[in-house]
Formats: sequence, structure tokens, C-alpha cells
Amino acid sequence: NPCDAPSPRQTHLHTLRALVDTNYTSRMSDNHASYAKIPPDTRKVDSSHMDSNGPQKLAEKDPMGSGMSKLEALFSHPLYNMPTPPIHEDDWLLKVKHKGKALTSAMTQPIGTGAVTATPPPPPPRLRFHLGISRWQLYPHLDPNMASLAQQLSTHRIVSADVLQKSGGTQLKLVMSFPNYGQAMLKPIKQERDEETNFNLYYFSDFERHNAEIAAFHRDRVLGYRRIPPAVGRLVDVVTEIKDITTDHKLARTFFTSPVFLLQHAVCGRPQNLEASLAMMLPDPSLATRRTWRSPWKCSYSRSKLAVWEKNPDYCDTVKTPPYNKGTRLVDLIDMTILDFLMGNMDRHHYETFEKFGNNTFLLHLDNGKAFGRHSTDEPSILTPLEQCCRIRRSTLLHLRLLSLPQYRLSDVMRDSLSHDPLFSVAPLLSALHLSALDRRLVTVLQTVSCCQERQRSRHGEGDDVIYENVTDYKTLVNHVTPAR
Ligand SMILES: Nc1ncnc2c1ncn2[C@@H]1O[C@H](COP(=O)(O)OP(=O)(O)OP(=O)(O)O)[C@@H](O)[C@H]1O
Ligand SMILES: [Mn+2]
Repeated sequence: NPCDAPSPRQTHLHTLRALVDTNYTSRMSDNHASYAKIPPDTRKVDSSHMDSNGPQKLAEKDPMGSGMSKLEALFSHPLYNMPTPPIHEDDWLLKVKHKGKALTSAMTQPIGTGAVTATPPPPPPRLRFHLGISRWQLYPHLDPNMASLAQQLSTHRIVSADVLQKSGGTQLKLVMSFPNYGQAMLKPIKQERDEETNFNLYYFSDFERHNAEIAAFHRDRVLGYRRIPPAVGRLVDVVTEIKDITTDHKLARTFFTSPVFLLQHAVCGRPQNLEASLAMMLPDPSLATRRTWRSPWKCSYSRSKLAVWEKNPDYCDTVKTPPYNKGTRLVDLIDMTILDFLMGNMDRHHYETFEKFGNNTFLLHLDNGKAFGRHSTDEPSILTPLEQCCRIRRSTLLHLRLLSLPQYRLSDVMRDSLSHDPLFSVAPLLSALHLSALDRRLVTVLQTVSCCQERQRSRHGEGDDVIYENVTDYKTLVNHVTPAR
């Protein structure tokens, strides 16, 4: 280009980066009010909570009395709004090239017209999501883009449906494409909300549940992790939105008109509308390679053999070799363990990271379909990494304690959060029994941490080795997060 003007795309991308900058979130206009419809005056950190006005101050505050839902109150708590350091260029997953001068209106003016071109159209939510992925999280807290993204996933026209090509995958998954090139992974309904996974079924033969994928996304966000791609529910027309548009002949051939109302194991549209989860696809691996890691506490996936960690109580010591002996990898894994225990997910055989960030990055929690299978029992083995390593991030512990307080009760904020999903109008995504199981399991996690601290205290009179300190001014925060009783 003789004028060396930046291509419109480059400048556009530069503007996009500004849009996904975390600071931008708090400046977003209200018409982009996010999922939780946070009132503008509560979005910013309420610094009055930060000074130590006595331990009970926040606990006494009645979020309902202030007109906020429990979820809104939770998300405006200082713990969720701690200042974060600026994100360096290398800490973004996707690089935005910007060279040369900014685009001026004269450059963008169409030749031959006197009209001044309007500012470029807002970037599609999918692109904003991808550009907002950083070394530390998939999206920022209170990201206004989440609402637009959910809206697109649940309403945009589906232009193609293809079977996810992956060797070894156990159950039907479709990659749905939208007109703006966005893609989502579809998992169909397999089990009614109230049904419990059969006790005679081995965990590895369990179904994947569409509502588990959706609830896991909400669960992860409520915990303040933001490591699960956004997933929403949608009623999909199996004929017009899958059968008629797929170019996959094998998939098309699997359609049949059922002679009975419901066939066991078939994926059924009843009669035509299929409940499904649509999870936003991460950037294509050609743009952002991912690394897959085997979980050191992987289940044996055998009916007769025990895994090594089940036989050796000191197993954690053997795990503390690279990458688990440095940085945050071990506490990241324990964060994942806690998430999985709360939702009863035994199927965490692997996790992934973005290769670009090396070992110093968050863990992606993909594939949550086998969570929320049982509400009447808990699966203690899922907590083994926490029990054996006795290590937890300070921030995670503070979040868990907050969620155990009546005014932010985990089950209540989850119910609130899930009521924003489009499938809520069909039926609540999690039954009351699954919601109350979350509260019960949260108590177990907090007890496990207390036991660890007591054990360590009895050994060397301290007990602080349990906490991985990542909150510098936690002493002011902790006043407002009274321990669960
Ligand atoms: N949102 C996403 N974006 C991009 N890729 C994804 C996403 N979710 C899952 N994947 C990829 O697709 C693969 C298959 O998905 P998933 O693990 O849900 O299938 P699965 O059949 O349950 O696999 P398995 O039987 O091995 O547990 C994952 O390993 C992951 O690499
Ligand atoms: Mn799976």
C-alpha cells in the first residue's frame, strides 16, 4: 500500500483490543447491561467495604434490601472486584497487529461521496470473546459481552451442523456454525433434569448432560474462576437446524422418524425441538494451539484396578515435579478439583492450557457434561488432591467462604444465575435437589481445608502452609468473609 495506511482490519482490531480491555468493562454503557443486570452504581468497587469497619459489616448488609439480587450482590463484592494489574501485550491470547497511523475519517470516506463514514460497526461478540482471552482468564468479570454472546448462541440462525471430528470422543457432539463465522459445540439433552445417574452405571459409561455443560459455566463464573467457555441452552429444531442443513451424509443418515414417542439412547426431538447446550468454541487451534495434560488424579477408568493415588496417601509428594512444583499449577489443579467436587464430576481425565502461555497460565475446564449426575450422594474421591496436598489459593478459600454465607448462598446465586439462561423458560436448569447438594458439598470443602490447617498446626504450630497467598490485602477483605459455621 503506497500510503502505508493501516488496513481497515488492523485498525479495527486495534479498537477491538480497547473494547476488551478489562478496564473498559466498568466503563461500558448500561444498554449492554450484562447477564446479571448490575445497576450502574454498584458496578464499581464499593471501597467502603474495604476499610475495616468491623468484621460483621458486610455480613450484616442485606443485599435483598438494597434491591440487588444475591447474584448482583455477590458480583459487586470487593472480592470479585479486586484491582488487577494491567495486561501486558504478551498476556493476550491473540495478537492484534497495529502499525501506522490511526484510520482517519478522510481515509475511510468512500471515494466519490462526501459522506463521513460512521465509526466501524461493533465487533461481533464472538470476536470480542476471542480477543478478550488472556493468560489469566477467558473473559473479564462483569463482561458486558457475555449477554450479547449468549443472545447470539441462543438465537442466531444455524447455517451448518457437523459432527465434531475427534478420535476417542464418546458421545454425539455437533459443531454448529453461525452466519458471522462463529461456532459453538452442541450437546443434546440425554437425561431429564430430575433423573439421577443409575448407581449401577460406571462413571465412565455415564451420559453427558446438556444442562451440566450450562450449569458448569455458571458455576465456574460464580466462583470467580472464568475458565469455562460460555454455554447456553437452546431449543434446536432437529429437522430444519440439523438434518436439512448438514453436509455430513453420515449424520443425515442417522435421522429416523421414531415409531414410538421416545427411544432409549436415541437423541430425540420431541417431536422436533431438541433441548441442547451450545458452548462457544475457543479460537481455532491453528490460531491458538492448546496443550492437553493428563490429570495426575485421573480415575483408573477400570472396573477392577485402583489408580496410584488411591493406594498412596503421600501421592501428592510424587506429583510435585514440573510443572506442579512451581508457580500456580498445583493450586490451579486444586481449584479444578473443588469445582468438580461441587458438581460431582468424576470425568476430569485431562485438562488443557493455551500453549502460548507456557506453564504460567490458567487451566481450561472443558467437557463438563458428566457433572450433576447425582444429588443424593457426594463423591469424596474427587476431593483427593485437596486432601492429599492440603493446599488452596487464598482467593479461592475467600470465595468459598463468601458463598457459604446466607446472603450469598451458593444455591441461591446459582439459581439466580441460571434463571438468565434461555432454557429456564422450559424448566429450571438444575433441580432444587441438585442446588441444595451444592451447599452441602461446599461445607465439605471448607471442612477439608480446616482439617488440613489443624493437621499442619499440630505438626509445626502454624497452619498457614495450607494457604497459597495470592491476595495481598486479604486482611481487610477477610473481615467481610466470616467463616462458615
Ligand atoms: N468450547 C470448546 N471450544 C473448542 N474446543 C472444545 C470446546 N469444548 C470442547 N472442546 C474440544 O473438544 C474435545 C471433545 O469434547 P468433549 O471432551 O466434551 O467430548 P467427549 O466426548 O466428552 O470426550 P471424552 O469422551 O474424551 O470425555 C475436547 O477434548 C476439547 O479439546
Ligand atoms: Mn467427556
